[in-house]
Amino acid sequence: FIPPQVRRFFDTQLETCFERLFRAFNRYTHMEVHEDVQGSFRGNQMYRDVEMYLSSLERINESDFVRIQRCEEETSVTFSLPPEETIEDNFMGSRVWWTYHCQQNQDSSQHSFFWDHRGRREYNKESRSFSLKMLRADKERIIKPYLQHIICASKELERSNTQRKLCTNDKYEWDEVELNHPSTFDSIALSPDLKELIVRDLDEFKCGETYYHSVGRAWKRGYLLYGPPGTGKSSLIAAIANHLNYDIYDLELTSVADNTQLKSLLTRTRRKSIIVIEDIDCSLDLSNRSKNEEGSPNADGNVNMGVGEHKNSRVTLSGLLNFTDGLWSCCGEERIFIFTTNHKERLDPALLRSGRMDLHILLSYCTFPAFKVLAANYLGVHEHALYPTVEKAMQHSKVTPAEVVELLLTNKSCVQVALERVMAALDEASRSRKNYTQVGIFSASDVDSYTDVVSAVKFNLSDIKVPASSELEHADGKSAVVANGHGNTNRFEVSNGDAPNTYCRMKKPKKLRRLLMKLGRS
Ligand SMILES: Nc1ncnc2c1ncn2[C@@H]1O[C@H](COP(=O)(O)OP(=O)(O)OP(=O)(O)O)[C@@H](O)[C@H]1O
Repeated sequence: FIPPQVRRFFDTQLETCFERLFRAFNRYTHMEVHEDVQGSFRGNQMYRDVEMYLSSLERINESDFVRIQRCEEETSVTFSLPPEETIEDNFMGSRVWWTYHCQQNQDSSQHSFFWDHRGRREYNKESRSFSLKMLRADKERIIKPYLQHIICASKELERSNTQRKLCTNDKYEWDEVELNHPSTFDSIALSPDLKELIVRDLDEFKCGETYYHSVGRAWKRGYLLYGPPGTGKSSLIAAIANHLNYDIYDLELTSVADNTQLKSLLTRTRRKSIIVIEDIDCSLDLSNRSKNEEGSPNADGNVNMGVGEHKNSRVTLSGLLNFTDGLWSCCGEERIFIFTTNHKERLDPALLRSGRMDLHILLSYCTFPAFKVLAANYLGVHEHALYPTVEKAMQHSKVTPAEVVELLLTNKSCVQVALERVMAALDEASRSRKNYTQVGIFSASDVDSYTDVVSAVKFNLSDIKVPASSELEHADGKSAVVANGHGNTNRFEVSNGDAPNTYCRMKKPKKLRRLLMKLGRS
C-alpha cells in the first residue's frame, strides 16, 4: 500500500543511515586499486606496483595458495595471490591487509582493452583489483608514505628482475649484451677507507633524487678512476654497476664521428645507467680545450681532437663537457659518468673539476690490506705465517693487484707456494725498481698541495736525455732524478722530498711535462 516514491525515499535514507551507523562502529577503512583506469588503455600503474610489491613480501610464501609466474624478460619467478586471498603487511608500526579480487565481466561493453606486443587490441575479460584495509586511526599518518614506499620498492624490484645490459656504441645505435660481470665490493681489493667512501657516495647518490632536484642540479655524478694498468679500474666499474643494479654504456669515443653523433648516442641512454669512457686520454686528446697544436678549428669553432688513431674523430672536448655538466646533462637522469685513465695529468683541468668529475679515485699498487682481501678471496686464508714478511715487502715494492691475482690464481692449490710466488714477485719488482725512478710533476702555480701532484711517470733512467746545460745529479730506486737545468728555455729544478713520492719544481712545467711524457711513452 505504500507508494513507490515513499518506499524509495525510506530505502535510501535507511541505507545511508545504516551505512553511517556501520561506519561509526567500524574501526577500519578500505581502499581499492583497480587494474584499469577508465578512458585509458595503459592501465593503472599503481595496480602493477602493488602487485609487484606484494609478490616480494616474505609472507606470501606462507599462504596456502600462491600463484607462481615468470615473464620472458625476467630472471626470477614471482609469487602472487590467488583471488580473495589476503596478506598482511607492516609499515611504520601499523598493520595493513591487502586482498586480491578478480571478477568475470558479464557485460562485454565493460571489457577494457590493452595492446599486446604485436600491437593488437586485446580485451580483459576479468576485472582485477586489490583492496587495502587499515585502521582508520592510522590512515592519515601512514597512507602517503606507505604508497610511496610501495612505488619505490616496485621500481627497485622491476630493476632487479630485469637483466642488466652492457651496451657499446655502433654509429648512432647501442648494441646490447647481457651484463654478467661477477665483480662486487666484496671481491674487489681496495683499502677499507676507500671502499667505504665509494659505497657511501653511491648510496647517497642512489637515494638523492629529491636532494638533487631541491638544489637545482641534474641527478648525475661523475667519477674519475685513475692509476696504473691492472689496478682494478674496470673491475671497480663492474662492482659499481652490480651494487647499484645499473646498466653500463661503454662509450668508445674513437668510433664516434662528431659531436652530433655523440649527442644522439648519449640521449639514447636509459636512466639508471653508468656511462663509461675508458682510457679517456687515449680516446681523444683532451689536454687543451682552447688550442690544439696538431689540429685546426672545425666548423663549430672547436678544435678537432686528432691524435694518433683518432684523427678522424671530430668529437670535441666541449661536446663532451656539454653532456657531463652542460645543458644536455639533464637529459636522462640518474646517471653516473665514469672516465678512466692511466695518466691523469694529460687531462684538461676543465674535465676534472667538481660537477664534472665529482670524485677522483686513485687505484694504485697493491697494499697489504688489499692483498689480504685477494688472499681471502682466492685462497680462502685470512692469516698466515708469511703475512708479516709480505706486509714488509709491500712497503718497498710495487706490484699491481692484477699481478697478485694472477699468482694466487695459478697457485691456488697450495697456499704456501702461492705466497712464496707473491714474495718472489715483490722481490723482483724491488730489484727492477732500482733501474727506474718516478717523477711526479707539479709547479707551485698548478697545484695547492703535495697531494695534488699531477701524476707519476715511470721511465727508465737510461732513457733520460738531459739537456746539455743540465746534469743528472742523483738517482736511485727511491728518490727522484735530481737535476739542474740552466738552459734559457727549459730551466728547471728537480728536488726530492721526504714524502713517499718525489716531485720536481720547474719554471716551465709544460715543457718538462711534455719531455717526461715522451719518455714515459717510449
Ligand atoms: N683491486 C682489485 N681487486 C680485485 N681484482 C683486481 C683488482 N685489480 C685488478 N684485479 C684483477 O686484475 C684483472 C685486471 O684488472 P682491471 O681490468 O680491472 O684493471 P684496470 O685498472 O682496468 O686495467 P687497465 O688500466 O689496463 O684497463 C681483473 O680481471 C681482476 O681480476
